[in-house]
Amino acid sequence: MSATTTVTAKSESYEYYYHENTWDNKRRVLVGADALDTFSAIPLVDVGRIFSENIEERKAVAEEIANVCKKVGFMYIRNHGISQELIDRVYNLSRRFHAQPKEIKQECYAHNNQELRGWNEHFVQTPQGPVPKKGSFVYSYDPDNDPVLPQLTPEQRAMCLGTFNQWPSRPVGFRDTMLLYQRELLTFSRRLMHAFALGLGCEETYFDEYVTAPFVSIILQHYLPTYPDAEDLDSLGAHTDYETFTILNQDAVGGLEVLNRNGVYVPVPHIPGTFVVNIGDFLERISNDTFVSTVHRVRNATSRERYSFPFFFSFNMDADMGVIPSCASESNPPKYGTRNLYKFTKEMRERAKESHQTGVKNGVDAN
Ligand SMILES: O=C(O)CCC(=O)C(=O)O
Ligand SMILES: [Fe+2]
Repeated sequence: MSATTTVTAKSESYEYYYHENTWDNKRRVLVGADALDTFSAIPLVDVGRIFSENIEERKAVAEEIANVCKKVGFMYIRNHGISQELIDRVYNLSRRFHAQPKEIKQECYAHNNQELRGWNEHFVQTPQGPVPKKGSFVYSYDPDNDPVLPQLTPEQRAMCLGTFNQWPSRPVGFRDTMLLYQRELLTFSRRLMHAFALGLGCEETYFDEYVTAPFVSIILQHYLPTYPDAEDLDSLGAHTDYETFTILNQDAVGGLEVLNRNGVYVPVPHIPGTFVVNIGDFLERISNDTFVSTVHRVRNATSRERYSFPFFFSFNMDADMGVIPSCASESNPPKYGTRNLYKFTKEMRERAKESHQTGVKNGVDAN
């Protein structure tokens, strides 16, 4: 259950607790005399210059991006180059997929799949009993669908979760469109990684060898309106994303909120033509906390159904990654050791399987 509890005394700083699957987390919220400069709106960055031929322009936009990643961890991006026509097609197919009867969606039920790829449904407790609040369809990196085909050993290939993807037979064209969207976002993400590398003081190509067959998952989210008498008003409980970064497209319904350092949830309304990009725990960790992975949640307080699709991007599954050398120094030694991405994400999926046994689920998926 997503039991999000906030201590209400606001005159002193406090720990904000949030719950993700079976994992408890907390953030220190700074108020009163401890209050720090924080954000009250999500910045918008024009990322068009990441495609520039001119390195000075690429460095300038990388610095702008890095400044937002250090303070906020969330930004809108525009001029990303992904076609609106393709985005609209993904929405259209997602709506048609989720509108189908449960028996059809259950053909690709995630909990019948060893790696939890496919469709899943989440519930909330009400006085009348549990009712559905969210449906999600998850699919992952398929090495055969990469525009730059990777050379993989059988072991590396078996780690690519997309080899476990389950596809519905309907609507027609669903699989092809979702795989095209994955290809487009993969190419864009590798370019964005160059900007993150520059912004962290590395060579532009520093991460290239770690993203040849990266961890990628896309979730087609479908949020029902919240029930006023539900035990929990979160459509998606407060959490941080655990990957490197997320590129989210959301419809115009709204409801995404981001927690600032002073404990205020800042709304992230829809801005046409933009994606929302946020930093995940893995990049926070290897950047030695230079970039921040920020808590967020979704509350669909409208009477409309809400659709969104986050694209989660991280490194190759067999990557063992520690703190990036440029992010540590004698006065700022590495705070974290090396972590293996496959082992880490496997643990997250095992936790999601465990929480499934408890029946009513908090709505956070095993990406
Ligand atoms: O649907 C949204 O707006 C956000 C989704 C999200 O935060 C997630 O799936 O991790
Ligand atoms: Fe998220």
